[in-house]
Amino acid sequence: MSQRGLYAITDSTLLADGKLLPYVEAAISGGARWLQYRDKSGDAVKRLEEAGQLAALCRKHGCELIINDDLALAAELGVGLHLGQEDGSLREARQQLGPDALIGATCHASLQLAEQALEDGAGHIAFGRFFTSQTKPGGPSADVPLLRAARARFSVPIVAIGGITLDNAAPLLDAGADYLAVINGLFGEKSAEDVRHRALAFSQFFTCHG
Ligand SMILES: Cc1ncc(COP(=O)(O)OP(=O)(O)O)c(N)n1
Ligand SMILES: Cc1nc(C(=O)O)sc1CCOP(=O)(O)O
Ligand SMILES: [Mg+2]
Repeated sequence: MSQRGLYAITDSTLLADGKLLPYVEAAISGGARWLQYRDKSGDAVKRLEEAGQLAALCRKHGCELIINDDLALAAELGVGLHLGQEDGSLREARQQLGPDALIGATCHASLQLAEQALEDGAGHIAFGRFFTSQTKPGGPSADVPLLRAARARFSVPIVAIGGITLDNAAPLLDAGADYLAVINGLFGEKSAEDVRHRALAFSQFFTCHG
């Protein structure tokens, strides 16, 4: 499978009221390659149930599941993990999840953080936020020259995140991003069918750009 594509990230507000599974299935059927379960509720029972359902869905459709923040949950399900700078040890995660697990790290706009993350066991690196994000408005910002510099320096998959839409994504792909991580620009739609169309349009972008 090619190491590029749409990286869909769930959001408990946008995907409330029974939308989680149908909207995620629509995103995958529209071509999303990676899916991140991002849930900040702290409700362990709900998180295990939802992540288990997403794991089954991803297995069925050949999509990679990545859990945000929670090594124990990723280990329990045997799936990937994304860690931010305050979310625990990448070394411990790599040790527990094994050499083949997808492990990503937030690197904001710093090549040095990326260098360190890779040394500590990350397999891919995420930079952002590139644009104003409704989901996470306050984070540090990254720009296209940073992405170009990262592309020149690292051969691992590079993820771009933060306020990405169909209208602003092209320069990120041109600068060398392998994955576009999207929440609102994908799941902020009125129906599952609209999400599928949006995912298809993002997926076609990768064909047009590189
Ligand atoms: C692909 C990807 N990139 C960055 C983040 C942000 O991680 P973090 O800084 O830990 O913030 P939270 O998402 O935990 O609020 C991410 N989740 N995914
Ligand atoms: C979870 C997250 N992390 C970011 C970072 O910059 O590290 S931006 C972000 C939110 C992404 O959602 P949307 O596509 O709705 O902007
Ligand atoms: Mg985090």
